[in-house]
Formats: sequence, C-alpha cells, structure tokens
Amino acid sequence: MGIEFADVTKRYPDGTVAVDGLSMTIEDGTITVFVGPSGCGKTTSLRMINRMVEPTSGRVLLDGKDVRDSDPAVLRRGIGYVIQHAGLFPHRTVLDNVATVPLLSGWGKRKARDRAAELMEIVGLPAELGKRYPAQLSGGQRQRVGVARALAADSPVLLMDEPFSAVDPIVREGLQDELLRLQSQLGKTIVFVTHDIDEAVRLGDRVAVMRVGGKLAQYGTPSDVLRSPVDDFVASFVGKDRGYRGLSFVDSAGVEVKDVATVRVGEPVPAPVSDWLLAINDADQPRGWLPPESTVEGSLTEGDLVAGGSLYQQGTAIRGALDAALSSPAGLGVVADAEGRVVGVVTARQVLDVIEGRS
Ligand SMILES: Nc1ncnc2c1ncn2[C@@H]1O[C@H](COP(=O)(O)OP(=O)(O)OP(=O)(O)O)[C@@H](O)[C@H]1O
Repeated sequence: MGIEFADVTKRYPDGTVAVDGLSMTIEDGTITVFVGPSGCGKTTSLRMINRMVEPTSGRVLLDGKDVRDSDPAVLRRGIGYVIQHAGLFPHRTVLDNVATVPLLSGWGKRKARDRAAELMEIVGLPAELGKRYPAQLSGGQRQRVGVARALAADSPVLLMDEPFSAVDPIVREGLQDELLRLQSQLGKTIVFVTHDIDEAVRLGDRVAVMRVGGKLAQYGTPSDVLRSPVDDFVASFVGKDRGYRGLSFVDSAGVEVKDVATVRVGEPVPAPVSDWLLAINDADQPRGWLPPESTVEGSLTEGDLVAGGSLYQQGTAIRGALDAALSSPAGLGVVADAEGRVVGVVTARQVLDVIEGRS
C-alpha cells in the first residue's frame, strides 16, 4: 500500500508551521525513514497518515485514496502504530497486550495468545514475561512489547515513531535486525521516524531528511543521501566522509580495506593528533579510538579512548562491514582477522558502493 503526500502543510493553531509543502511518494512494501533534528516535523508528518493530525492544506493518499475519506477509527485500526513510550494497557498482562488486535479482530483467545507468544519470541522477549504487567518490565522490554503488539495487527502499513530510541544500543541493534528480517518476509509499507542517521540508513530503503521548519531537504536511497547530500545541511547531518587514503587491498567480499593510523596503548602518542587514531594493544587488537585534538600526557591509557564500534571480520557477510563503519565514532569500520587483529578500515560509502555493484 503506497502513501503519497501531495503538497501537505500543517500549521498548528499557535502558528507553528510543523510541515511545509511536503510532497513525496512512499513506495509500497518499503521502509521509508523520516530523519532530522528535533522539531523538524517528522512526527507530525507520520501522524497525518493515520489522521491523528489533520493537514492544514494538501492531501495524504493511502493506496491512492484521500485519508480524509476514511473514518479515523477504522483507518487507525488498519494501520499498525508504535511509539517511543509503548502506550501499553497497564492492567493487562504483557501477553494480552500483544494479543489486543487479534482479539479485537475476533480470533479466539487461545489462538490470539499463541500468536502473541510467537511475537514475543520474535522481538526477543522471554516467554515468562508474558504473565507480567507492563509496570514490571524495563523500558526496553516495554518497547519490544509495543513492537510485538503492532506486528500482531498484521496491517499492510506500519507507522513507527522513534520505536527503538529508549533502548540500549545492543538491544536496539537486535530490534533493528528483527525488523529487517520481518520486513524481508512481510514486505509491509513501513514509515519510520528517527533522529538517528545511522538508524535511518541501516533500516531505510528510502530516507527523507527533514530540516527545522518542516521542509523536506532530501529524499533518496541511503547511498544517495550519504554519497550526494544536496546541501550543507544534509552533508553535516549525515556526517562528513573523512576520505581516508592509503594502501589497500580488496577483501573477499569485495571491500577495499584501507590502512589506518594506529597508536599503541601503553606507549606515548606523537603530538599533534590531527585525525582519529585507532588504538591497539600488544596483540594488535583494537581497543578504541583517540579523537582528533587529543592531548595525552605520558603513555596512552584506555581512559583516553572513545569506545570503538563493532568489528568486521574479514570475509564474513558484507553487512558487518557496514555496521562497523556506521557504529564507529571515527566513521571508519575496523576490519579484523580471525584472531581479532586489525587489518585496516572501511567507510560506509565504500561498502555501499560494493553492495550496489558500483566499485
Ligand atoms: N500540538 C502542537 N501544537 C503546536 N505546535 C506543535 C504541536 N505538535 C508539534 N508542534 C510543533 O511542531 C514542530 C514539529 O514537531 P514534530 O513533533 O512534528 O517534530 P519532530 O521532528 O517529530 O520532533 P522530535 O524529534 O523532537 O519529536 C515543532 O516545532 C513542535 O514544537
């Protein structure tokens, strides 16, 4: 089910223009991510799809039909919706929260609960939590219940407003992976809001970068946005490509691995530090990153370092290379051999080039 914004503007009663002349088409079966700084109109745009917010002018079309022609309650029942603070029913058990929509759709209690149990497993919740009440869960667990509940609706359109923002990075990555895996099976039209560009390029088939004032700054594939930002705002939002050069070779997955400047923990650091330096230990394993402009008195200690991102092990699935690049504070994904020794680095752009067959 595709979605179209046709010159949509939303001005709130106090005069705030939250969305200004938005025109874009969201393709059926894709994940489209609205990303941008706080207050740029992402949530407002999302809520105009299910009529929680009505446009001041312009039209929102769902499957070619103006959403204003649908009864809001009926429209919302047919669209899954996940929000940051999951909005669970406090007096229902977790299992019954997840089973809400199947029950409303007339499934028997048993079947609805079986499905809910399956969904809990899918989002990584232990079965025994099903008997608890939402207040007895951590924030991250509640969030996963919210995702499971929205998936239970099994609607062709899923709206997700910062669904993973409140969970810790490891859990968040797991949820992102689950979402991608589910999406590869289900092919829903997912509209996802985040302020996190890494999350946006990781999840999005298309990324819509918005700027404050409710204007669409750029709309394209993650690689379009990373490779060819249309202006300085988008360029600074997606982060600069640090253009590393050096000796390189091509990994078995086709990624060109470049040299990286390293410093060793326990040894003095030559001044000045003008770029990110990768800190390694005596076994040549990565320990973290030393930021530009750092001053280190005496020998380098782990306390001087910024924690590194994930490691990409040479020859493993290329996805890991992208994760390593996107999760690295230096924008450089660390490539390691089977013993965890540093081989070199890759950038997200390089990996995207390989994925797209352009290099
Ligand atoms: N009900 C409202 N009344 C008045 N102004 C509002 C209302 N809701 C949102 N706004 C304003 O509209 C603008 C866009 O808000 P919106 O929540 O859509 O942005 P956002 O990009 O989702 O931000 P965030 O990432 O902080 O949630 C902001 O300036 C916000 O203050």
